[in-house]
Amino acid sequence: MNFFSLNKEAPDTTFKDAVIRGLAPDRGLYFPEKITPLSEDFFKNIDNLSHAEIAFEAIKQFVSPEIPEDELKTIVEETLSFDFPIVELNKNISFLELFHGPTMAFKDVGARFMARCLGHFSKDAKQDVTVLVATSGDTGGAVANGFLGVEGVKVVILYPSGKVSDIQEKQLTTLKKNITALEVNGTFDDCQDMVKQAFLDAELTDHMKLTSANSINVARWLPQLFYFMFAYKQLHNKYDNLVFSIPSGNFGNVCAGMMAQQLGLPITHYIASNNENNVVTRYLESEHYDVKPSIQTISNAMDVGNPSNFVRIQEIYKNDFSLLKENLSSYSFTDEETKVAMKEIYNDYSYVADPHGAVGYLGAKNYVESHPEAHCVCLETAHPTKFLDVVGEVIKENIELPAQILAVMDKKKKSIKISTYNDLKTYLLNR
Ligand SMILES: Cc1ncc(COP(=O)(O)O)c(C=O)c1O
Ligand SMILES: N[C@@H](CCOP(=O)(O)O)C(=O)O
Repeated sequence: MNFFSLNKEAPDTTFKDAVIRGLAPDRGLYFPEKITPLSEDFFKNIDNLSHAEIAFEAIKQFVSPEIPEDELKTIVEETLSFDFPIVELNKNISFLELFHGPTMAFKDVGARFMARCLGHFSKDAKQDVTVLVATSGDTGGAVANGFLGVEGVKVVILYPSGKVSDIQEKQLTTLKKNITALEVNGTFDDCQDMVKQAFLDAELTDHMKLTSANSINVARWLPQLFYFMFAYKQLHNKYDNLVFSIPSGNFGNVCAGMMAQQLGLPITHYIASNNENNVVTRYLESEHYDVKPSIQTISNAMDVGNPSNFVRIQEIYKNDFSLLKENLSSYSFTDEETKVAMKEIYNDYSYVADPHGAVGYLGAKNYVESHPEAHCVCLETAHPTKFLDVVGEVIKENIELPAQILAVMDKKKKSIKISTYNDLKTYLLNR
């Protein structure tokens, strides 16, 4: 499959090249040139397919012929070695738990898939690839874990100092080997801007192969469409009208859900549930896209002022505002509302949601008030113990710590502090 740049000023390219570049030379995000819906039989037969079989069919068209089918089967099987259970709260709302992977966040799927694709493409490469990642909390840990020890790949993670949870920071600063963490005096948007600037800096790109493991990279982003299909498989025999509420920051996940819809998944509506970083909520109200600096919240991984993937959403709905509104609603919630929701979910359903999942629940609740026929699947994007401070304060109970969290808690953080793009550049040139 070929991919084109959404800035339309760079040549089309292959899946392999799009993965190795991350971002197109004109700074545009790559997008597949064609999306062919899966057959009706695929969806009729979905109950009989394993997660790996579903994923293989869903992603095959995008990655072939550069990843041979046998290799792709192995990649999806290894990527999806954990579960994606649904917890039904009531007849209108469920949680889809996306936190059963090694770093307990939904990013594990994309990070593991991309690490394997890049490993495949780097086998015979003469030069190491440097993967640059900006994180507001979870991408960094998932990428660090997914790429740890991958031959020919070095990972550099940029994270905003003091703005990620303690566990998230441990997950991204303690692995060593081919992983380095840069602690940025700034916001997630500053980190993301520095990464994008590096791709355009010839003084860097002349010396090293740089790519991104954020959702701007198609190999990180596209696998996120799998779990919309896994949810459909679990619920389609029970509910006719499935809608997804997606806690959103950089909008890769909503946009991946929309790709599942383009592949024929019978989902009629998406809800982008936001904290107070709500440029898309405001856009859907006003048709005016007005980016503001990000605000720090308790759902920190969604503290994104200028979401990278919104351009992909615009492409999917052909820049048609009315069509977009038919498919997407968006709501924004304060930290206070999020805490009340966490308490409500715990008291009413004995379920401990993390702050991001709770924002998703609030979006679902808003939507089903006016759509009582809908069953809304909220993505529970991270395990609550990744946010012990907030969860402990709100739930006031001891929560058992899973093995993945216990394994990093007492490790020693190792990071390098930087403040400016020049600091990043100096680091990259002098490693
Ligand atoms: C726990 C959690 N929830 C939600 C999001 C937002 O997802 P997206 O950036 O795909 O909108 C993130 C980060 O991306 C996250 O880590
Ligand atoms: N919320 C993310 C921000 C980056 O999003 P990505 O999906 O583009 O990697 C994080 O946790 O780092």
